[in-house]
Amino acid sequence: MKIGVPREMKNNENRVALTPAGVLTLKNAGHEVYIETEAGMGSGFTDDQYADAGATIVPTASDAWNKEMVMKVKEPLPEEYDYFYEGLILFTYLHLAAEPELTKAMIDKKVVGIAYETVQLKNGSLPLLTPMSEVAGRMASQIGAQFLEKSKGGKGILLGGVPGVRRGKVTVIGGGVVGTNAAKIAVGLGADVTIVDLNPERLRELDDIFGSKINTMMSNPLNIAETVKESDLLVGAVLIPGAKAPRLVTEEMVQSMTDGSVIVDVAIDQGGIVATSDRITTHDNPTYEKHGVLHYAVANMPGAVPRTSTIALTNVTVPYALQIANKGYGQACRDNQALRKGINTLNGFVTYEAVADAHQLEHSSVDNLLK
Ligand SMILES: NC(=O)C1=CN([C@@H]2O[C@H](COP(=O)(O)OP(=O)(O)OC[C@H]3O[C@@H](n4cnc5c(N)ncnc54)[C@H](O)[C@@H]3O)[C@@H](O)[C@H]2O)C=CC1
Ligand SMILES: CC(=O)C(=O)O
Repeated sequence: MKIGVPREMKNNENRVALTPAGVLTLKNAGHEVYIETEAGMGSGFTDDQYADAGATIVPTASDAWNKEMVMKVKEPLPEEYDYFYEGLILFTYLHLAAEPELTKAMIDKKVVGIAYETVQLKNGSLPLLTPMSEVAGRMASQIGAQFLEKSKGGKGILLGGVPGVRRGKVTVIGGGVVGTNAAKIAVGLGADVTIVDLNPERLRELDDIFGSKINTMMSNPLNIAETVKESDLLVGAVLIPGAKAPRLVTEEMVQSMTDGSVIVDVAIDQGGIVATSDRITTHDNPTYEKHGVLHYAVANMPGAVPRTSTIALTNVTVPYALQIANKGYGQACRDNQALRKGINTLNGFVTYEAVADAHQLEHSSVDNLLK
């Protein structure tokens, strides 16, 4: 199969969909890989390293996009929609529930959209989302701590406090991969950490992992209102796979926070869990203020640490890309149910129910279309 890797276009998105090691793996299996020139530079991989691994370096984005399968990191931007064509296999993060225009473009052009974030194993875990959630979760507390500094617009609190001065309060809503990693760093900084989740089993596991270093809390509107009000830093880390994020933190709850508090809504890529997370921000201009509270809503947080993130991402995506390239997407998805769950659009239909629901579009089952 011919596989193209364009350079990422999102603001400060320095990740790339393949490393030279990934190229070699695909090349050794008999596939041809085309890398847009300088696509790997932001992650520290040169054109020469890709060429040595067997890739063909192509001069323009369109030379990478006109291949049978395109591998990317982030969802295509509107200026990339013109590259779509019927039958193109697009393997990348898509976040379609939060992207009505992209969904429409992929349906209109009959793109085979396989979303990293909805590939799902039998146990419910999301193997192609997990490493980036680990990165974003760890970054969330680090970033929150930074923006709590006075010069950055925060209230001037050191999360760990010092002897004689109380510690900062961190609330993490959603105790999955992002939430656990955010909590690890916040606990490491010495903060007073509360994790809120809807799943009692998960709360038990978190209690086992962290012991008395954190507080756990069942997710309901009263508990959320109470803990948000007291928080210096709030991290949004809820996910319902494929669906738009539920708005669990209301505008009134944000108003109840003290001035200079910080919200890092990591779930912004699925629309965000905070009512006042009404826009996506960029690494260039990452925060805005509403009701005296700083909001950080960057949808590609791992793009800021591209070397770590590219290697972590491609460690997990390449084995799936290899299956698609070796067998074609149809057979690969018939053989691998986890990969089948990644198909969000096919033959001009939305095939992921939560995405169809988010846009009130007709949903067609992958099984009907994958004959
Ligand atoms: N902004 C960015 O750059 C990045 C964003 N993300 C996003 O972060 C979000 C979280 O991802 P993961 O941690 O990997 O998901 P996960 O599936 O590991 O965890 C989600 C957690 O939310 C909990 N949850 C569900 N409904 C809830 C409710 N009503 N109240 C409280 N908890 C609830 C679940 O029980 C689960 O523990 C996703 O939207 C993901 O796409 C991930 C990586 C980077
Ligand atoms: C998961 C995601 O959206 C990211 O890594 O950018």
